[in-house]
Amino acid sequence: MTMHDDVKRRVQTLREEINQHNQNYYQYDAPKIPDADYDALLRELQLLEAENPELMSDDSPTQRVGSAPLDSFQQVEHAVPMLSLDNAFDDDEFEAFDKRVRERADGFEDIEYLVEPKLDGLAISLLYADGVLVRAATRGDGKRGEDVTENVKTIGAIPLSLKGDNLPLRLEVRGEVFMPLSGFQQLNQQALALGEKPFANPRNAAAGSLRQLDSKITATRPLAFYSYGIGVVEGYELPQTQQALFQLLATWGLPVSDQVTTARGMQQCHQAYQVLAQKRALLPYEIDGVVYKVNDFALQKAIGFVSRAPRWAIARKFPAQEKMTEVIGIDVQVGRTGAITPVARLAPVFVGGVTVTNVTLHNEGEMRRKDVRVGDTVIVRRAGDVIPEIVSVVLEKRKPASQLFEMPVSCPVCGSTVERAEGEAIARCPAGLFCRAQVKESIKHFASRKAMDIDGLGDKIIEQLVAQDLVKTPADLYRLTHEQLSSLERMADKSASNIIAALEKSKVTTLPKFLYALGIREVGEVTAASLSSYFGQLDVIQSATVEELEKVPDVGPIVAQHIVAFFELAHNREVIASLKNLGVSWPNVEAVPQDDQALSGKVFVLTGTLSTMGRIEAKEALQLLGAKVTGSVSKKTDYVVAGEDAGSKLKKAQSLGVTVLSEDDLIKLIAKD
Ligand SMILES: NC(=O)c1ccc[n+]([C@@H]2O[C@H](COP(=O)([O-])OP(=O)(O)OC[C@H]3O[C@@H](n4cnc5c(N)ncnc54)[C@H](O)[C@@H]3O)[C@@H](O)[C@H]2O)c1
Ligand SMILES: [Zn+2]
Repeated sequence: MTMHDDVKRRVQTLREEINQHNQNYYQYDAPKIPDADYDALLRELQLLEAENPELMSDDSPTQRVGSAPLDSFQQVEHAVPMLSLDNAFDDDEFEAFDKRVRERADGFEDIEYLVEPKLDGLAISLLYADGVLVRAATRGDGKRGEDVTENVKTIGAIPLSLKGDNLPLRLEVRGEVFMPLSGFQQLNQQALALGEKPFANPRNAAAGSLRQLDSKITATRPLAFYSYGIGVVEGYELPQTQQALFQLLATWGLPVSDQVTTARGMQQCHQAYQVLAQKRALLPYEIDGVVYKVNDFALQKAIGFVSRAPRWAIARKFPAQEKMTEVIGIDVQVGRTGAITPVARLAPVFVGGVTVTNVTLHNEGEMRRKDVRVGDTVIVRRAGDVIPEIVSVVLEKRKPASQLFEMPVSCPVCGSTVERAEGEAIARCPAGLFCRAQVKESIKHFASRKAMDIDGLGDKIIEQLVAQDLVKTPADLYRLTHEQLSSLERMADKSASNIIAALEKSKVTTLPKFLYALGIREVGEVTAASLSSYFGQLDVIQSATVEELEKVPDVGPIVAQHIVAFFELAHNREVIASLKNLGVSWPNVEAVPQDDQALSGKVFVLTGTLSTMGRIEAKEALQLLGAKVTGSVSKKTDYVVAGEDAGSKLKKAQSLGVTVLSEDDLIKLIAKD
């Protein structure tokens, strides 16, 4: 067999595989591998074809767009083909694209580009005759798409008729139908509750929702739309640039993205990419890159297109948020409150900008639901700052000998029999501070920045201190001697002195920090702060009853019970007394009974993107003023704070007549106090 036969065979295999993935993705809206892996296959094929032109063929997936339309729909012939976009995965690839553009456009120095977000949905063609929507079609294979007119009419963002007097006779608007993240999460939660298969990502969810045979189903799906281009136009003189077209589309009442900018020269182009990459995590919908389009239409025309994509545009992709890797083991970790958590150890994988080596599987139920096993190939996702997760197992790649992972019946650290309360998802080691794992975690928590903030006392040091029995309770930390500390592994004399000094410094604290540091179950920073400002003194909190505690904003019956149970334990009271004796102290807090707080009893809902503060920050600020912050709008809601791109919650608030506040109103409200 010759070398060439090998290449030929590989090309053949790649084409078959890619065609199969195209079918899963475009026809059934259910991809089996992450996009990054698909892109790698396509790239490999492109490279082999470029090196061996004699193997090129017109029906290669490198020459084609998408996949043929499904037979169950009426088919629509596109008068002007709907193309895909070429990709650039780094600065160099983008610069090579720009160079090609400049060569074709001889005479131009710096090209002006319009930089648009690459919306992660599916392309749609909307035909307006005399300003009235008469037909909507998917892209399909670029030449023929599916007639989805009835479904598209259910999407609120798509106008059924255009605004204005001077309208084209015929106008084919092109744009993207997509599913905002909140709607996607809700849809998948519903699917899980009904025992149905969730969608892999918002893009597939949008495509699956739009390509329903029953438009009543589409009507229930949260779909949105932005327009970005034109296909056929008759009886109208179009403007000269892509940018002016955007303005025109908007005057016709078609929604357009507000994240569009122009860029000229490489520096501006790269910067525009960086700006959107930063905004990506804040947008209420997914974008997977930016699209650069030559702004001048005459120049676009001169540059032209190839079979699959225009030569005057390119998509610069963001780093992949999903990658495939292998589970090399499953460990069990014991947390601060005894929670036993299965954690998957992974073959290191670079995803979402960091290398991921392990992901939590949360609890046994979650692990079973995803059926994650040692040796499995899995898809790992890391989006923004969200902790990485396993999206799914690639069952096709499962090894025949793989076995279900059994949760241990006894604590892997102290050997106590594991307990699982009725109706609780989480199994626990009941040994409390007799379990070294729990001691270790509670000391880490005690020393952490938001708690006692003991500088330099890192996890590795705490692990040694607990393993050597030098520290059994938080109070023991303040009994450590310089000698004991400097006897630890890799501990310089100087570092030991620094830790002693940091311990001394940490003794002066505040009541909320101290309460939080105790690590009472479900008492986070906000609850600790509410408890402090409500009761004022630790003694009062220690002797409060469940009923009294429940009066505190943000404290429900379960938290109240955890608090009472914590202070009932003699051991905990002793540790607190020792800490005080060892010099831990805080200034008195003036108690503010609930009814006197500025926003006590008021119910808030936050929606949309807030630009000056995060939602969690806003929530905490409101709670500290006595407000309750809930997730859904109802008649009981007093105020809805609507940030940018607020959607269904804002609409609901308006329909119920709930007062809507802007971000500025919110800031004034918080600052007033
Ligand atoms: N995982 C899989 O099995 C699998 C299979 C096939 C395709 N894919 C993925 O699908 C993508 C390729 O799909 P594609 O060919 O549809 O191309 P694409 O999504 O990469 O780019 C073209 C599309 O971008 C969209 N778009 C968004 N914003 C736009 C804007 N401002 N201007 C113009 N167009 C805009 C349009 O719908 C257009 O058709 C790749 O990311 C690939 O990884 C994955
Ligand atoms: Zn234990």
